[in-house]
Amino acid sequence: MSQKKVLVTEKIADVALETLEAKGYQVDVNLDLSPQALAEAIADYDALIVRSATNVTADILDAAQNLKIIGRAGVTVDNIDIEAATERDIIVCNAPVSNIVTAAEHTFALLLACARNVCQANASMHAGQWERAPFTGVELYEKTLAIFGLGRIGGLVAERARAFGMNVVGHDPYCSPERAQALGVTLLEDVDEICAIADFISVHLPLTEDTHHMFGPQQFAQMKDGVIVVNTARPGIVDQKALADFLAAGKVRSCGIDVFEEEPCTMSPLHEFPNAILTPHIAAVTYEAQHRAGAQIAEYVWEGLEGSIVPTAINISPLPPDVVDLVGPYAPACQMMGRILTQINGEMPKVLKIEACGLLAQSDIRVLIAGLMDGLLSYRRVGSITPANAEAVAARHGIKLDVALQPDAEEYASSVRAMADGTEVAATVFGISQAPRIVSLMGYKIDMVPSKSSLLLRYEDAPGRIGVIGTLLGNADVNITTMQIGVSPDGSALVFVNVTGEVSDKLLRQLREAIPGLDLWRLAL
Ligand SMILES: NC(=O)c1ccc[n+]([C@@H]2O[C@H](COP(=O)([O-])OP(=O)(O)OC[C@H]3O[C@@H](n4cnc5c(N)ncnc54)[C@H](O)[C@@H]3O)[C@@H](O)[C@H]2O)c1
Ligand SMILES: O=C(O)[C@H](O)COP(=O)(O)O
Repeated sequence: MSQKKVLVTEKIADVALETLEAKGYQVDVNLDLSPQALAEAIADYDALIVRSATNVTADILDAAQNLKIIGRAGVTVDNIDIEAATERDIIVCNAPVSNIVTAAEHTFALLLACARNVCQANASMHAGQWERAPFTGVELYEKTLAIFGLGRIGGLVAERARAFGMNVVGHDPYCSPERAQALGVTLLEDVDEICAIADFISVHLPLTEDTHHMFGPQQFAQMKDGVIVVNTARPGIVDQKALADFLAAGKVRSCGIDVFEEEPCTMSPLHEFPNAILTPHIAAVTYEAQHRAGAQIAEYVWEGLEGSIVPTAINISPLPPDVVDLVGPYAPACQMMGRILTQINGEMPKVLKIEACGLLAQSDIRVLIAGLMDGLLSYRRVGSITPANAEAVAARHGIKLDVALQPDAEEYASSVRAMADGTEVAATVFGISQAPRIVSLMGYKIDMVPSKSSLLLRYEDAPGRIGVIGTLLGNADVNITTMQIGVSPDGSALVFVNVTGEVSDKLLRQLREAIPGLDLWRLAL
């Protein structure tokens, strides 16, 4: 089989390139391609990875004869013609939570810089001056912040605003009253009404026909004198010409803008105002967010190229976005659980029991079934497994599915438990890394994020056993990176060890000889 080829057209974290190369792909980084050069280059490639600056148009896709997947190393896919990609059966996926904390923090950087004239004071100092009164600012405390768009980033901004003692109001017709209440946000329907009461306005909307120029002359006219306006979302939502006019008139005290109609942008109606704090689309640019976006998109592109489920596929998924948001992160967890079960049992189960617990129990869980089947069959599979065909694939392999919904996930918001002919594994996902955590295995409670290579040991618990394991692994030059021990009331223990280095047959033999009655599995995850 010929080597698969991935084209990367924008700067992404090295981890993405390393991950894809380690999978055996040829990865070519070609920055600053003109549209014509991209159309000429793309024909050969199986995958394309972009950020926001590459316009993936229908013309480019026409030239992309081999393309199977487009990965967006970030959140927004408005630079990709999704409809054209779907018509050509090309998966489009993104890393939807990779940079949300970073973007929320940048929003606060701008809000505070605007409130306290940080940039102007800095410029004055660098010009050799010492002035204080001109930079008198305003507090955030007890002021009203209006958040437009209470999605992932808007929600994080609301949480942070409350820590500053702000009164937070929000506008988002699709936000449930329960979510607003949990965020401590008062939902208001009327845009003009919110504009009239807000001291600060922060925009976290997508750019759509409805939101284009949502803030124009009429809205600015309604706003309080001295309002501060921040837009880290998309250009075009705030009419920049109108904003410049209201800055000039002194109605808007200051604004913080990260996104521009034409990017790169070196000239705009805002550039002449020192109280317009402008940043060059860097709301997502931190080491952490770029690392996450790179690591996540490399995994998804790999899944797509190998015919597995791409949990963040935007166009191919038959599921609505809210289901994808909730259930999607559990697809990799289920794949991992499936791989663990298949390696422990060594054969396909006759019955596969799947329990979706907590919030997951209220959702469409076909993605979870697909993930588990994908993991179970990953060593013998032909063809791809999708939420639509997972049950049929199970039946074809003689596996009887038994699906249960369990509203209580104990100490987690959600978790998934699977039982393959009596072998149990459960996982959850939390935190922004979205790394699957195994929380129960074969009835032993653990908390483990498995790595690519692991060892699983089960034995009669006795003092000194961990020391023996450590010594034998150390002698074999195998490094332990993480270890978790689960102990059962029957006196047995399960040890899950993430390792680097080669786990040889000789080492396995030595472990078996040293620990009587040892059950031992070498896992490649
Ligand atoms: N500057 C950057 O680097 C950067 C980084 C990440 C995201 N973004 C942008 O930030 C914005 C928010 O991203 P997100 O991940 O939070 O998106 P999201 O989809 O999670 O949230 C968007 C919210 O806007 C709401 N909404 C949609 N139309 C609306 C309307 N007409 N009126 C009011 N609310 C409406 C939706 O219900 C949703 O809750 C997007 O525009 C995204 O492109 C920018
Ligand atoms: O939507 C996003 O993820 C942001 O706008 C970031 O875009 P970038 O990856 O080009 O920085």
